[in-house]
Amino acid sequence: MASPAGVGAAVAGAAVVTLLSAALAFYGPPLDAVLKRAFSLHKAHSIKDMENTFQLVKNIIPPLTTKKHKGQDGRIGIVGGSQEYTGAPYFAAISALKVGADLSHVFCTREAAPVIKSYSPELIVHPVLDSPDAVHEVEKWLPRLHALVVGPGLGREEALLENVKDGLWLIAQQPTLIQGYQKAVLTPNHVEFIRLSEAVLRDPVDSSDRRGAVLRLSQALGNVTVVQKGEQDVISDGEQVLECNLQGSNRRCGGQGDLLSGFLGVLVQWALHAGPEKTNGFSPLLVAAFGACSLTRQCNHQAFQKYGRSTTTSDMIAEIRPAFSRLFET
Ligand SMILES: NC(=O)C1=CN([C@@H]2O[C@H](COP(=O)(O)OP(=O)(O)OC[C@H]3O[C@@H](n4cnc5c(N)ncnc54)[C@H](OP(=O)(O)O)[C@@H]3O)[C@@H](O)[C@H]2O)[C@@H](O)CC1
Ligand SMILES: Nc1ncnc2c1ncn2[C@@H]1O[C@H](COP(=O)(O)OP(=O)(O)OP(=O)(O)O)[C@@H](O)[C@H]1O
Ligand SMILES: [Mg+2]
Repeated sequence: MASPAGVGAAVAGAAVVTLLSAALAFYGPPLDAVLKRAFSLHKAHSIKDMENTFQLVKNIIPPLTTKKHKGQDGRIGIVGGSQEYTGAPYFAAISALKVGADLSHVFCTREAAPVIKSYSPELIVHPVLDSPDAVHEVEKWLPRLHALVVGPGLGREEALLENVKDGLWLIAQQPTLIQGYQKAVLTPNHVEFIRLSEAVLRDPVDSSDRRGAVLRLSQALGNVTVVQKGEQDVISDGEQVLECNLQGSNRRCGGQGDLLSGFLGVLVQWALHAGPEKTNGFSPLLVAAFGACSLTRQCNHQAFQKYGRSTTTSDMIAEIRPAFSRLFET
């Protein structure tokens, strides 16, 4: 993945409309207490800084006004979806819409497209990833997109990976796929982090120091933002390290990382668009990543209150609206 011309940002993983109900709004400890546990910063930063970080997420959320036209609050592209995996790109694309993007595109394989379309009429689905002209087919849409989420359900088929890599290469016109592209965010899970880190740093990961490990990987990638997902989400841009501990649940159904990537695609665009005065000089991508992690965990928490062991990612999607409201609109 690299800097796509015309696209504001890229996220790689590899991102209900009812009013907040009383039942959802006020269970658990008061929001202040929840938020205080939600994050801790690397040594140099104070508790006050941490609280401010949450305020910064609120600052980047664009107001809903009558003056806007369709597309202004986010046109997001998801590159993923293969024969085996149709759920992952759907989760990312629908979560982007539900968090507030106006348009959500999925670029997937021919076989995956009708399946993904049938999940939702809201998604715009392009069956191009395995076509001989895949690079051009994706490239022509890029000037119209604000952010790309690359990876959900891409699988590992060589030809598919080659198309995606080549496409980003062409668009980026950069010598490497990711190195130094500071508008990118990588969201590896535990296993993906170890694989990536060991490939880049050529050293075993020190699992006793997650913050240091994430910081080092980000630095080695030229300050690409890295979100290491897990019991705590550890986020770094190579200069600072944030940790998101917001209470989720112990339910680990598949697809939660896909939800996070869809949120992130939207929040990254909002943060970059809001400008440095809204993020108070803080890295917009760190603010966006913190917001996306918090929202994922809050959706998980709320869904688990209702469904317990039966919680699935679709249940989390139904919680996006009340979770967003609880975290960012109170
Ligand atoms: N509905 C859909 O379409 C969905 C599609 N998806 C798509 O699936 C593709 C593969 O994605 P993936 O995440 O399953 O990765 P993969 O490299 O096969 O590793 C899996 C193995 O790694 C381990 N492991 C994982 N996490 C760990 C942890 N925290 N801590 C420790 N170990 C951990 C674990 O190994 P175990 O030790 O349990 O055998 C597990 O078996 C990808 O394209 C993705 O987008 C998903 O998004 C879900 C919804
Ligand atoms: N042990 C945990 N405790 C609490 N929350 C967790 C834990 N592990 C992951 N999460 C939450 O779930 C989200 C997704 O992380 P996960 O590691 O499941 O990603 P993933 O493996 O890429 O998911 P996917 O199934 O979508 O591919 C994280 O952002 C984090 O908030
Ligand atoms: Mg994943």
